[in-house]
Amino acid sequence: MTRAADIFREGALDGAAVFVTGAGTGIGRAIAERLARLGAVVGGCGRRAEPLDQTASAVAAAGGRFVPIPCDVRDADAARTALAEFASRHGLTGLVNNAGGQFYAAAEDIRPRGWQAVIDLNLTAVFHLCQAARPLFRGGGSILSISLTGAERGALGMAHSVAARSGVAGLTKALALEWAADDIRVNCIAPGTVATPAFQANSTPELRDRLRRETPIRRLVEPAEVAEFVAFLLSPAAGMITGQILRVDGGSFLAAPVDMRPAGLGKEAA
Ligand SMILES: CCCCCCC/C=C/C(=O)SCCNC(=O)CCNC(=O)[C@H](O)C(C)(C)COP(=O)(O)OP(=O)(O)OC[C@H]1O[C@@H](n2cnc3c(N)ncnc32)[C@H](O)[C@@H]1OP(=O)(O)O
Ligand SMILES: NC(=O)C1=CN([C@@H]2O[C@H](COP(=O)(O)OP(=O)(O)OC[C@H]3O[C@@H](n4cnc5c(N)ncnc54)[C@H](OP(=O)(O)O)[C@@H]3O)[C@@H](O)[C@H]2O)C=CC1
Repeated sequence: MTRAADIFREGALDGAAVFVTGAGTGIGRAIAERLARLGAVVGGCGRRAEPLDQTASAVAAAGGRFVPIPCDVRDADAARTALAEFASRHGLTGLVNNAGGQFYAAAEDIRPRGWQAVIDLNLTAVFHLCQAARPLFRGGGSILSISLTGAERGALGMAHSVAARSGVAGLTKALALEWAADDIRVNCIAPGTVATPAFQANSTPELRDRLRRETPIRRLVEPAEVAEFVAFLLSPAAGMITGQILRVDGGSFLAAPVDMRPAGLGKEAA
């Protein structure tokens, strides 16, 4: 059987210029490395320079091009400037809104600043970057936002994140309709649990075991599996795919909602 990494031919993304937020770690780094390997020039941001430099080194070692531009995506002006700086040097054919995250808390324990931080990062920043990208696309483009599976259906302990990601799902459809005539495609990828270092740091082995058992395909998602799908959606092969929420979750969406409330961690879902 052909390996997943052999499905795309070398140079499949030659000529592409893609900006990836949160490109220094986890899923974002896997995406940046994969796109660069396929020939794209990739720009990436994050608040910290060091992880971005590590991505740059890994990409360079494989013969690719990665441009690190540190910034906080919640600062709309800084994010706009970073994107414009990348596009002015390399053009822009794709944007991957990957920076995101949340803490786990019962809805009644989420205070105003915690709510605001999660909405700003996972929804408002995505809107500002999409808006900034629109005039920078020449002759079409592709926007992908990394969400999480089950957001439309709900999850326990993630009310702020579920609300933000549901907003992104709506935004995806609205922008897909408004920008389709200019051949700008807008889609959302919804992964299941991905065992990135960030997720490992915020979970116990027991919780990961439970999430694995609750995934119909009995394993967690690999960052490379998200990256491969991103490569496909950025390519001309996905030219008629827009306005979609596409799940890479081993069937998790079909199982019971997860319970990520601190009091519920480690317990079986009801
Ligand atoms: C089948 C599907 C299963 C899906 C399972 C779920 C899978 C998802 C996994 C991931 O997404 S993991 C990868 C992402 N990484 C993270 O989520 C970790 C990083 N998270 C954060 O950094 C924070 O949570 C943040 C809020 C997103 C970052 O914001 P910021 O840097 O601005 O944070 P702070 O200044 O520290 O806090 C702002 C505000 O938020 C309150 N807060 C933070 N943590 C908690 C908490 N644990 N409980 C309650 N409140 C919290 C914090 O207190 C601040 O408010 P004030 O104290 O100032 O009132
Ligand atoms: N791991 C999982 O199980 C799942 C993850 N997801 C989502 O996938 C995405 C990536 O997750 P993952 O790789 O696991 O997590 P990481 O925490 O490794 O990735 C988040 C990245 O975003 C960057 N980032 C965070 N806040 C900001 C900000 N304000 N401005 C700019 N960059 C920022 C971080 O870098 P820095 O700290 O330097 O700013 C980091 O590189 C997130 O949106 C996450 O919610 C969805 C489903 C499941």
